[in-house]
Amino acid sequence: MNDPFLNPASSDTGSGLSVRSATVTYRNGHTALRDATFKIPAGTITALVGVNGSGKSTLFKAIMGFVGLAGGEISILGQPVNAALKKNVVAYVPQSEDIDWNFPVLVEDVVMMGRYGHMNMMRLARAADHEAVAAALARVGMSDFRNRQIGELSGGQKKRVFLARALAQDGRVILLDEPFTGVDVNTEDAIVKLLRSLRDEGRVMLVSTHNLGSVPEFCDRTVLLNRTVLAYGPTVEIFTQANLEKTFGGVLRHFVLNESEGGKPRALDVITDDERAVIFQDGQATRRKSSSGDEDRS
Ligand SMILES: Nc1ncnc2c1ncn2[C@@H]1O[C@H](COP(=O)(O)OP(=O)(O)OP(=O)(O)O)[C@@H](O)[C@H]1O
Repeated sequence: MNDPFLNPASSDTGSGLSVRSATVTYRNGHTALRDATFKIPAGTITALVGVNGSGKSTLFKAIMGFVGLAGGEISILGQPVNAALKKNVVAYVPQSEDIDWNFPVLVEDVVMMGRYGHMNMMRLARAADHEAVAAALARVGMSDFRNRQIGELSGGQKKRVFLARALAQDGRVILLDEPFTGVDVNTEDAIVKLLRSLRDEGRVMLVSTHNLGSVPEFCDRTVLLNRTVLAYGPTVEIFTQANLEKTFGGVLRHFVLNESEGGKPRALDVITDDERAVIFQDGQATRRKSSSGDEDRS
């Protein structure tokens, strides 16, 4: 780590996810990720933040073995990608746009797909598989929808079903591609609550998001990406106004509001990348209370 922008304090990470000098070049010659390095310990939620085209999905694809590395290495729970994938430890919750919602499939069948890696070649579901599906649906509050067509659900309900699929898979590493896009505040709070409980079970979660306001609320750690890793480490250290401005360049919307407290004027910096804004007060990211009143413990 020669770049002083990277955070050396985050090198002690135990056996989570480790990405070292990863480079991904697509077949057309485009290098979407170059020399990306970061580590995430188990039992944490990490935000993956960057502009459109900064390589977030590419990084997910590399972790899932869908694209090969032109250089560097990725280690998942101490194992190379191929070995980890054989053991079915990585679960992926895709972006809504990547799914064909016209595909005629029932909610419980979608969740059962999470069990495929636990089944034999014939893919015959056993009692344990049905139990895992029922438990996953219950955990995301979607048991009553198990026999509905997936295409008939609302955006937030669909998200919950794909979370249930990841739960049924029992992935130790869960990758979530923009889980909050198009969901209301209540669903967002329910998802955050679920992610916190998964964190407490010692899982590793990497969440790509444009919802900057939610990052200081529930992400212990942050990775800032722009075709390489610009900074990574604890959110309180990394998710600063200066780092966000460096990550997004001129792309962010930035408002400065003048507020008065006890008769004294003070400035609030409001920074947004499309969705919910992050508000900096005296250079520190502020945190919202969830609608259920829960406070983030991170
Ligand atoms: N299959 C591919 N072949 C060639 N180039 C690709 C391919 N997939 C993605 N890219 C390019 O790689 C770069 C990174 O894309 P990627 O999808 O990883 O970005 P992202 O950060 O996930 O963006 P977004 O926020 O819009 O989802 C982009 O310039 C994109 O055009």
